[in-house]
Amino acid sequence: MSFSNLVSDIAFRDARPDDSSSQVSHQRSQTTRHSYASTAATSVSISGDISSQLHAGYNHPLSRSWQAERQLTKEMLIYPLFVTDNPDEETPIPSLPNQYRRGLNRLIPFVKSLVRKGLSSVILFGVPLHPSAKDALGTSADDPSGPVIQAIRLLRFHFPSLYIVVDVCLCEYTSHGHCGILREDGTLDNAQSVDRISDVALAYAVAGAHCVAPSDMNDGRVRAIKLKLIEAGIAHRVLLMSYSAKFSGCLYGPFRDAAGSCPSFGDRRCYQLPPGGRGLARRAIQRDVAEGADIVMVKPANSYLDIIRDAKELAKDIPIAAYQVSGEYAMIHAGAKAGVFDLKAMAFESIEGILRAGAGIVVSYFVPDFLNWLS
Ligand SMILES: NCc1[nH]cc(CCC(=O)O)c1CC(=O)O
Ligand SMILES: [Zn+2]
Ligand SMILES: [Zn+2]
Repeated sequence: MSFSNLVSDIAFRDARPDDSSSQVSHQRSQTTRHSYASTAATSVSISGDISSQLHAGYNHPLSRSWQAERQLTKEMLIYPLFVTDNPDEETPIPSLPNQYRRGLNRLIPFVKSLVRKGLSSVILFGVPLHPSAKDALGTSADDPSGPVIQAIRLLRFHFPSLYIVVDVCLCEYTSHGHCGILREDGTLDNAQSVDRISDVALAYAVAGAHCVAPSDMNDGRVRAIKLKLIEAGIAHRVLLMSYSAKFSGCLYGPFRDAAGSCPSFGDRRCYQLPPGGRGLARRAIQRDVAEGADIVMVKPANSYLDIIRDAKELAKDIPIAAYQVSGEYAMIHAGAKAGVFDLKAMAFESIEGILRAGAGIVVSYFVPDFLNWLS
């Protein structure tokens, strides 16, 4: 019955007054009214009838927009920037369409054009190109004359309203390409790594970062960073965003191309989460909240929407971020190029899913596009 009611609605809309179909639809609505009356005693079928009518809620662009708990705004977006130690460099990253590695001289004019369009926040990744910048301890990660600390200072100076997040890890600076300091047997030395990584985070914070975001995944780094920020008296002005649920897998390939951070042996499966590990992700999220994370992040995003929802429920009182990673971005570009879908439509669809799952902050390589599309 509810189906015929739906059909009659369509018939009504399409019918001209002299059209015989209006007759049909009139009859159908008569039937409907009749069955309402005859089933009035059973509230179940009445409510069934009423709740079958959904289209009214989204037959207009405005009412469609009301259906989303969260609408994408420019303020939700964080844009990743790759900063090299070669000041005049601007090199396209082959596996990441439209993305470049930039030296400081190229970075500022580029960021200026984005700030004009409403860019609110960036996340910085250092890309040291000089081979001497890499050693077993990742010494150059907090080099005061290195690209990241210089970029923090320059961006703060040129764009006072830009919110600066800095990724904290050693893999871009270690000769072996792993995200910490290794023991002789090639496994991560957790205590040494955490000590070093928290020093690096502190250096970025002192240089002016608004937010430090450890992506190394060593156990206990959130607590260690928080304690050093407190000790330095800057915990009130530096937000700690943890890559809490960061899964291993093949979606970081283009990033490792861009950052030159591919491990020289082995992989990251001993410190990044296994893709099926929902329980581990939930434990990591709760652990990081307990250790003082101000924001928790889930990464990658589109294959891990359930984890974003878990984070939203487990960490009710803090914002949830999601990182749409390099491989996800590259896949959408490849799909669009192959004619599978329209790039803009798919970019919006992917972000809408991430917001619906529960994220309020999204890191994405699509940010320059969204700044145009949302204008
Ligand atoms: N620890 C470094 C780091 N920080 C962010 C990303 C991935 C970002 C992306 O793929 O876009 C990675 C790569 C990795 O862990 O291998
Ligand atoms: Zn990193
Ligand atoms: Zn790393």
